[in-house]
Amino acid sequence: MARGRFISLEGGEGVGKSTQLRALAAALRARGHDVIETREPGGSAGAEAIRSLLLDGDAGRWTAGAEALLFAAARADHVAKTILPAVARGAWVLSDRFLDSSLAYQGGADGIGEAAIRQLHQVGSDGLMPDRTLLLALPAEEAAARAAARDRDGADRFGGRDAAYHARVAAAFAALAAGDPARFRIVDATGTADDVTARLLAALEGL
Ligand SMILES: Nc1ncnc2c1ncn2[C@@H]1O[C@H](COP(=O)(O)OP(=O)(O)OP(=O)(O)O)[C@@H](O)[C@H]1O
Ligand SMILES: Cc1cn([C@H]2C[C@H](O)[C@@H](COP(=O)(O)O)O2)c(=O)[nH]c1=O
Repeated sequence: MARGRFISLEGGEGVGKSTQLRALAAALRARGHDVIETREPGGSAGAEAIRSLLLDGDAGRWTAGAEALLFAAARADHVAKTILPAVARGAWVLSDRFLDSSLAYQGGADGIGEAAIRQLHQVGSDGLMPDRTLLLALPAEEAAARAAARDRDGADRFGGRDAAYHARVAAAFAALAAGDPARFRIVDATGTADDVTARLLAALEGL
């Protein structure tokens, strides 16, 4: 059995990751692939329990350091219980967020630092990296408008942070992509969902 593929979708709030993950999974299944759709934080029973701890509750519920540790712990369970077994049996795993979200939010925007986040990932997940990371790029105002229309009942603890925070997240994602062009593809997320799906499929070329 050939090894599968591990692909992450990344970007800030409202850029269309969840929408595109579903569309990409359908397109890959139509090509005959066994596809697993998963997400972070979450994607395994233990990690989904940690997701509730991270996303629900008061804005000041955790320190930035505690959040970094909780994301790393959730990821360790997700990698061990969901991602590695699926890739080993030949499936294509599509994950809505992965390590780069911790690097951008906790490492960059919260100031924990890239080295510390990578160290936690080494300890928890043996440093596993995606075969390809698709970074969805959308102007900040458009992403915020999409997220606000979706979250009429209120955003989660991260989505509710201010525009300056989300600008730091976007800058950190851009720097990560610039630093690892072999793994990252930056994909224009403007236009219709179908337009974006076609660009994402093209960005999987070579896999
Ligand atoms: N191409 C598109 N054009 C217009 N609206 C879109 C497009 N893609 C997604 N949307 C809508 O924008 C909103 C945000 O999309 P989605 O939830 O997929 O983003 P996300 O990146 O997963 O966000 P988050 O990280 O905040 O969960 C949803 O209401 C979705 O229906
Ligand atoms: C994996 C991961 C996520 N986050 C933040 C980013 C988002 O605001 C939420 C997840 O919500 P979504 O609607 O499912 O995208 O969590 C983070 O700060 N660090 C991470 O590693």
